[in-house]
Amino acid sequence: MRQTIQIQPMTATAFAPFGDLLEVSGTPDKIINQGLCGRFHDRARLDFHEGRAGISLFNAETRSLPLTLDMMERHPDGSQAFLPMTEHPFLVIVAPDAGGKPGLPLAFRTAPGQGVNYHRNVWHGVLTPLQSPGLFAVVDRIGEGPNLQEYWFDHPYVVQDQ
Ligand SMILES: NC(=O)N[C@@H](O)C(=O)O
Ligand code: NI
Repeated sequence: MRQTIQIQPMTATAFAPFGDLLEVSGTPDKIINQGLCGRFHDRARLDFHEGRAGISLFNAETRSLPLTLDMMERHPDGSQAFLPMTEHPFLVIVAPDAGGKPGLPLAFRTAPGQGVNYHRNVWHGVLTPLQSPGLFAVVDRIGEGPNLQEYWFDHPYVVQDQ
């Protein structure tokens, strides 16, 4: 019997141990452009150890639910931000570290317009769009080395709505 992970709504508080929730909410930090734009300033902790920041574009296939979660990964040398280029919500799966492998995963569904920045070395599922097109701008480390650790579960989880 596979263990199920229930998808919960994304909140900044719940995601805080794993990364930054990027959203325009509340009062902007700055009003710019002659009062025509609110700037939500410097909202992510970026880290590109012995590398540099890069912006890449991902065109990812959508996934359907329930999802079999058989692998999680992390990037020991850098943070990784996923900024949707559509209004579509997407699935964010993270886990605490448990002795060098993922602990119990958590699954979140973003709200339209939200993005995430995984902090350096945080276990996460790979990009998982739920609606097409799965278009994302990704800000992560460009540098030497694989910057990737994968963990394949002996007993995959099933990620599903509540
Ligand atoms: N491999 C790659 O660039 N993407 C993954 O790191 C991911 O988190 O989707
Ligand atoms: Ni990744």
